[in-house]
Order: sequence, then structure tokens, then C-alpha cells
Amino acid sequence: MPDNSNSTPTDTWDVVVIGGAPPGENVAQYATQGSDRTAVIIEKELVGGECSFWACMPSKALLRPISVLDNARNLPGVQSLVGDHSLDNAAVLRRRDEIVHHHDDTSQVDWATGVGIDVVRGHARLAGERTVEVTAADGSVRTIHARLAVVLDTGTTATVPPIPGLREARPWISRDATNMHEIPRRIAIIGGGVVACEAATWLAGMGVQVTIIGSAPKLLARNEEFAGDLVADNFRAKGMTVHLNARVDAVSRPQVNDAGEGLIHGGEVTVTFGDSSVTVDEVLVAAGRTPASRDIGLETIGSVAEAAAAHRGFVTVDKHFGVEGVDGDWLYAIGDLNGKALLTHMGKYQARICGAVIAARAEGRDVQTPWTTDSGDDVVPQVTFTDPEVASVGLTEAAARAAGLTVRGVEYDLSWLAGTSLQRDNYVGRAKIVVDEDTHALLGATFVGPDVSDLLHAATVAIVGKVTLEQLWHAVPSYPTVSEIWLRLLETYFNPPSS
Ligand SMILES: Cc1cc2nc3c(=O)[nH]c(=O)nc-3n(C[C@H](O)[C@H](O)[C@H](O)COP(=O)(O)OP(=O)(O)OC[C@H]3O[C@@H](n4cnc5c(N)ncnc54)[C@H](O)[C@@H]3O)c2cc1C
Ligand SMILES: NC(=O)c1ccc[n+]([C@@H]2O[C@H](COP(=O)([O-])OP(=O)(O)OC[C@H]3O[C@@H](n4cnc5c(N)ncnc54)[C@H](O)[C@@H]3O)[C@@H](O)[C@H]2O)c1
Repeated sequence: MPDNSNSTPTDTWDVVVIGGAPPGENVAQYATQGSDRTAVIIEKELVGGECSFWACMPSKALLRPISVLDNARNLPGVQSLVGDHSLDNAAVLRRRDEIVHHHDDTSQVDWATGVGIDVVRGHARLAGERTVEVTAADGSVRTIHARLAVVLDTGTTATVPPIPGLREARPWISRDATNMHEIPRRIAIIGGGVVACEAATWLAGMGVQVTIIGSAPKLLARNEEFAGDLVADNFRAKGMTVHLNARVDAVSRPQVNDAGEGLIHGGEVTVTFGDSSVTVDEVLVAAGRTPASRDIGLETIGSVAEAAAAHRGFVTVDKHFGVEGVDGDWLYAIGDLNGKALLTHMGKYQARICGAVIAARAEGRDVQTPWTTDSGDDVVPQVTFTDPEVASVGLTEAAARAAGLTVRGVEYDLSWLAGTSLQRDNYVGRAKIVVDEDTHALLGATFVGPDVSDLLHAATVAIVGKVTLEQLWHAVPSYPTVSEIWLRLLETYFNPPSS
């Protein structure tokens, strides 16, 4: 890690942010921009956080060549150029390394200092109201004070479930998979969620023999059921082995040699589940995330630590991201740490609100504006960059029914569109909208197929804007784009349009 933190002559700032991921950067910026307020970000690893160096960015860098090759293999005229060639794995890893700036955060620190935000390196812990203690790498401890606010943005770490032998086997976690330097010949992935499915996509795409062992009945189980089915079908067609409803009983690795992140951590590993077992060269744990709330001094602030413990470690917040149970409007929690939506773009959305609230409170303005209140609706867009991609927003039909809403789900096969037939051969995909039958507004949408990710924002806009299907009827998609899925879904819903 380069020592490029700026020298900070003061020990008091208006706003102190613990954790320098994009939400932390955004909250510092929004709380101070256009004012003479000061802010500092305290970061123990790299400014840019998990997303920039170990999560979103490297994973998407690894996935992109796989989707390009898959499209090329299914497009006559281009197909013959790529033939049966596999990926140039070394080049893929080199590009990934460039995208994560070889784990050098200089450009992110330069951005922060460029907009007037200071950066302090070290592990921060709350030490009472508006007070933070920072332990630097050399063990020295510095006390920092916040005039206005402390914002917690410490994120999450990979969960390693208490499976006998698993921890001792030194399994890969997501950081190893996204930053792999050695490519195992065979891998077992424990988990069937987003991390498991994206990692399976790039590992298989790079020639690894992949076995997925997930405890849920479907892959990507938080989505509409057809999403997990289409992904599992394609995984199996590509030669992966997918076990669902499977409980891992034990993991055994006689030779452990953890040589570092992204390197194979030892000899062969055997994973036992039910009556089955698989022996592989590496095991990747992708079984969810644990909030980084244990070692940040929450116990020094009233009953916040107890409240977090009651919520699996997540720090509960109000609609302005103030930590619940803390008087004086000075402590906030954004990003993964509050458990509302474990996604970078949602953490940044929370940061924009939280920063504006801190600014409004500092200036004695009303905090209740159109910009400063969490919508409270479940409008969380997410793209899972698997093969095929899964893009979803809002409620699934099952979730809407469970919430007591009267809904209708409408589905359509994406391969029936002129737009997808032009994109490539062998297009397999499906879309679904969930419609509130009382208001005719959209509550949820899911698109599964190659390159569907950019279809999602139209659905997000429609849901946030509470646009009715009758209004959407007049939003005409261009021919022959994949956006014509909207027309087909509306036709299926109205079938035929009523007068
Ligand atoms: C493999 C993978 C791929 C993903 N892909 C996507 C994607 O494509 N799109 C998407 O939206 N989301 C994705 N996510 C989720 C996304 O990475 C997280 O939602 C996001 O990183 C959360 O941001 P955050 O600010 O809450 O925390 P983090 O990014 O975890 O950052 C927390 C920061 O706080 C620092 N910190 C922690 N404790 C302290 C302390 N005590 N003192 C000082 N510093 C501290 C950490 O070092 C870290 O830099 C992915 C996650 C994984 C695991
Ligand atoms: N493209 C993206 O937006 C993206 C990509 C990666 C991660 N993320 C975010 O990161 C978060 C974490 O992802 P994740 O995949 O680790 O968690 P997850 O909660 O999405 O999935 C965890 C999966 O592991 C399974 N599981 C749990 N314990 C298990 C066990 N003992 N044996 C077998 N299976 C087990 C669960 O059934 C579940 O399917 C997600 O909430 C997601 O929002 C987002």
C-alpha cells in the first residue's frame, strides 16, 4: 500500500467517515461540497474499498471477455474467426490487474484530496460521542474528533460458515476468486447466490472444472424462479455440475499452504455433502457476507452494539441513515453495514442522502426534502453478470403476494424478439413484470438473457415514477431493439388492449 495519505495538521474535522469505499467517498463529498466544512476519510486498507479492488470491478473485468467470446461463438461471420480457441487467460488477468490499478489507490486518494477531503490511514474505532481512535500500521494511536458527524461505512467481509474442516482448509473467499493469480484445474463453490454464480461464470469461462454446492433450492434464489433455472440450465450445458438443496457436511484438506490472496491455498480438498463428495484443487466459499461491525467501538455508544448483535451485526438506521438509538443526530451508517441492500450503487444512493442530511443539519435547514429521504420502497436494481445475465428490480411476484398485494405476473420469451435474433444465434432469455392490479403500476421486473443489463433502468424509472401500464403503452420502443420486450409484455398483459 503506498503511503500517499496527506499530512493532516488537525485532529478535528466536521465530518469523520470510517471506511473509504465509494459510499464513504460520496458521503464526505455531499456533506461538505459548496461549504467550508471539512471531512476526513479513515481507511485501513485501500481508498476505493471492496468494490474497486476486490469485488465489482475485478469481477466484471473477468466476466466481460467471457460474454464477448460467447457472443462471438454464436454469431456467424465472427464465429469462424474465434473457432474453438479458448480465452487468453494471462491477458484476461493482466487486464483485471490494470482495472484494479495493481492495488494502488493513489488515484482515489488524489480524487479525495482534490475535492478537499483528507485521508488518514489506519483502523478506526469509535471511542465515545463524536470521538474516533485510529490505530496506524505502526501501532500508534491517534484520537480524532468530529464537530458534526461520524459516518460508519465499514462494509462487510466474506462469511465462512462453521462447517467442520472448512476454516482449517483455508478456502478461497471472493477476494481470492476476483484476484486470482493461479487458476485451479477444479474448484468447488459453496453457495448458490450472486458471488457463487458470477465466480462460476468466469472460472468455467477460463477453463476451470466447476462444481457448485448451494443450500437453497435454486441458484440466485432471491430472484424470480425462472432466473435461477435459466442460469442453472446454461451452467450445466457449459459442463458445470450444480448441486442444489445441498448441505455441506465437512471439508478436508490434508495439505494446507496458504501462500496468499489468489494463489491456490494447498493440496487437494474434499467437500462432503449428503451421500456425495467431490475432490478439487480449491474450494471457494460464497455463502454471504458478515458486517464489519465487531471491531469499530460500537460498545462505546449506548446500546448500539447490542442492537447490532440482534440484527446479525448489521447497524440499524432510520430513513436518513442515522443510527437508531443514538441521540444528537451525529452517528450515521451507510452501505453494506446497515444491511439494507448490499450493492455499491445503493450504498452510494444512501451516501447522497446521508451527506445532504448532514449538510442540511449543519446549516439549520429542514432535512425533509425530496432529495434527503430514503424512498423506503423496495426499489433495488441489481444486475448479476452471469451467463446469462440476470437483471432485476423491485418485487418478485412471490414477494409482492407475500406483502398482501394483488398482483399479476406477465412473462415473455426474449428469444421471440427481432432484436435478440439480430444480436446473436441461440439466444435464450425470458422477461417478467409484476403489476399491481389495483393501480396498474409496475412493482417489479426481471430480465434474464445475454446482455440484458441495460434493459433494467427503464424498469427502475417506471417503478420509481409509479408509471401505469396505460402510460407505458405510449412509451414506444424502437424497432428492432431488445427494448421491444416492453411492447410484448404490455400486449401480453392487455391481450388485446381494451378500448
Ligand atoms: C465478488 C463481489 C462482487 C460484487 N459485485 C458487485 C457489483 O457488480 N455491483 C454492485 O453494486 N455490488 C457488487 N458487490 C457488492 C459491493 O462490493 C458492496 O455492496 C460494496 O462494496 C459495499 O460498499 P461499502 O462502502 O458498504 O463497503 P466496502 O466496499 O466493504 O468498504 C468498506 C471499507 O471500510 C474499510 N474499513 C472497514 N473497517 C474499518 C475500520 N475499522 N477503520 C478504517 N477502515 C475500515 C475497509 O477497508 C473498506 O475499504 C460485489 C461484492 C462482491 C463480494
Ligand atoms: N453483480 C452484483 O450486483 C453483485 C455481485 C456479487 C455480490 N453482490 C452482493 O454481495 C452480496 C453477497 O453475495 P453472496 O453471493 O456471498 O451472498 P448471497 O446471500 O447472495 O448468497 C449466499 C448463498 O449461499 C448459500 N449458502 C449459505 N450458506 C451455505 C452453506 N453452508 N452451504 C451451501 N450454500 C450456502 C445461500 O443459500 C445463498 O444462496 C449479495 O447480497 C449481493 O448483493 C452483488
